[in-house]
Amino acid sequence: MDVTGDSPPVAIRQANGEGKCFNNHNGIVQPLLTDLYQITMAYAYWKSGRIKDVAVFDLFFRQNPFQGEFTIFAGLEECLKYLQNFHYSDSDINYLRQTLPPSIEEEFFVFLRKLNADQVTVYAIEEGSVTFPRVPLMRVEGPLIIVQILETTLLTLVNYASLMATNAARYRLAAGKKVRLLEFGLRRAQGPDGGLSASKYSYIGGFDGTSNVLAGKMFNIPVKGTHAHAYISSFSNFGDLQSKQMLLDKKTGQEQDMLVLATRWREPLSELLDIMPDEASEGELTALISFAIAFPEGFIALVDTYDVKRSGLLNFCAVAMSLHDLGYRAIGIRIDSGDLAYLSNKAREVFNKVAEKYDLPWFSTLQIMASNDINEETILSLNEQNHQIDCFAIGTHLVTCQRQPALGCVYKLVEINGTPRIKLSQDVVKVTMPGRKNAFRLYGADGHALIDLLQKSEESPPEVGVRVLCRHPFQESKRAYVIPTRVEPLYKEYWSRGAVRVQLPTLDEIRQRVQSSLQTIRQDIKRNLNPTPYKVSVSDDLYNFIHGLWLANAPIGELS
Ligand SMILES: Nc1ncnc2c1ncn2[C@@H]1O[C@H](COP(=O)(O)OP(=O)(O)OP(=O)(O)O)[C@@H](O)[C@H]1O
Ligand SMILES: O=P(O)(O)OC[C@H]1O[C@H](OP(=O)(O)OP(=O)(O)O)[C@H](O)[C@@H]1O
Ligand SMILES: O=C(O)c1cccnc1
Ligand SMILES: [Mg+2]
Repeated sequence: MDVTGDSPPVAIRQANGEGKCFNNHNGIVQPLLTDLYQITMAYAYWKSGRIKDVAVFDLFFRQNPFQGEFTIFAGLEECLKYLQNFHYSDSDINYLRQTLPPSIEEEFFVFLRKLNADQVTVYAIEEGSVTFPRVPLMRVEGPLIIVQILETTLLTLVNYASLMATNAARYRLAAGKKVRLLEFGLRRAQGPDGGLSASKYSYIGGFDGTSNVLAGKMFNIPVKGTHAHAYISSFSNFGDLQSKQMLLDKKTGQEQDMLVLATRWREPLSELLDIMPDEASEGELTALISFAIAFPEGFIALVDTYDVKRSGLLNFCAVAMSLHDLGYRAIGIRIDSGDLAYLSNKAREVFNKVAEKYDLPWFSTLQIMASNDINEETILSLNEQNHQIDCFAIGTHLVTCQRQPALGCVYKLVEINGTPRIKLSQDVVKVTMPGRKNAFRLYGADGHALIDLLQKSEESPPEVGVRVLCRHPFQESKRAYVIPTRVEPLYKEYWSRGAVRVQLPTLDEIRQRVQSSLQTIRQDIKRNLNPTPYKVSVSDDLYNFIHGLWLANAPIGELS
């Protein structure tokens, strides 16, 4: 059930009418961003006269990352852009001419110079969907030489994107819907491209914003941030304000002295909160006053430079109350060290006390942001401890995917010139599923996805209400009948005849797709500890076909 036909080509979204792709992420994605062996194979195929051969490749992964049981598919739009722009420039050809052995015939370079992806067809699962092992994310068809050449680049575009989106989605599941998640990882990412991809795909996976300004500009992701410890520790005493301490009173239109206000507020607040004003850092108070004067409408303060309980909270409250006197509302605090559950509870207690004492209910709802080496486990542990954190800012563990640094998507030949191919292996999980296949998601009576079913492409699709036999691809005794209440064909034709064939979703639509797709998956499949595997099956026809081909291809040994 392929979506073929004569759908018109759809232009990839343009930004601001400037003729640039909206999220044209990366100028380095080009045909030479590949492994040398793709080009040497291309020459060998060409030399052996195989330019008319046609092939089908499947791009899939064999195991979910992070000891989980699901993976979010991402990177498709970048793959389509790569296909759209695929051509070797004169300088690429010159480089290859110098690099490949001198025996390479000049005609091959003429062939390469004209090569493009016009005869390639790509079927794919929608970007942002929940996916499972062995179900191809993409099926790539077309002339053997070009579809082989695409391997490395498609894999590099899908692997990290999907890993990152999955990681982010897992953090979102751990944190719950209400908590805000910010990505702060650029400084720790695997280089500038890793950093940009991390910002983009963590947003898709469910983060709310990034500190990465270029990602904000390129992908229209909300950019967010606070300040560093250096800002606080660069101030030693009130003298560092250099008399720049006046702020406009929104109510009277007159300038008021923030230093006078904040030092005045410290007295009653220190009594209320039982903190000695002398213990609180003067440098920290100075820094917070100066930051509040710079950003009176967006005041958020890092409170752990000296001591959260004895200094940071008191200084923050003094500045927040001074801002309030002038008609502004502070946003909140960031805690970047120590016991984040304990300190967030302490901070909330302090805010509640001030709110009650001065009858300012909004003070209770000031935001508490936590950072410092947070990962999925930390969030789950904090949840158990009962914290008061409204926002997690996460860097290293998120962007480096420290728990599993790579997704193992592979790209395997499944058909050549109409003949299915199987790759055998001692290791059964590495045996490929031969032939051109379609994939369907079958839903059960409670609305959840029950099973993914792979079929030979010529089989007619499963139907709602009609019993279908779903078989484990390799274990003969494992099979089940399913009567689907809904059948979702997983593939759409995204690329053919040199153009994108589907209106591509915006980044926000892909982000929503992640959440709606996750909602169709049962909770036990998504849980962090020992999740239940989701079932991926093959039709009876495909089962028999795979095993027939397996037997036909497996050599019969001889015992002596
Ligand atoms: N309540 C908590 N439960 C579980 N993990 C926590 C909790 N609070 C903080 N963490 C995590 O524990 C680690 C604490 O880091 P570490 O022991 O290096 O101390 P620190 O607070 O960073 O101290 P400093 O930066 O002052 O050296 C961080 O990874 C943090 O995310
Ligand atoms: O902790 P991460 O999840 O990586 O997230 C971001 C961190 O980056 C910044 O500090 P940095 O790590 O540069 O210095 P610090 O650890 O000494 O605060 C920030 O203050 C966070 O702690
Ligand atoms: O805005 C911040 O507070 C920030 C951004 C990146 C890394 N650490 C902190
Ligand atoms: Mg750190």
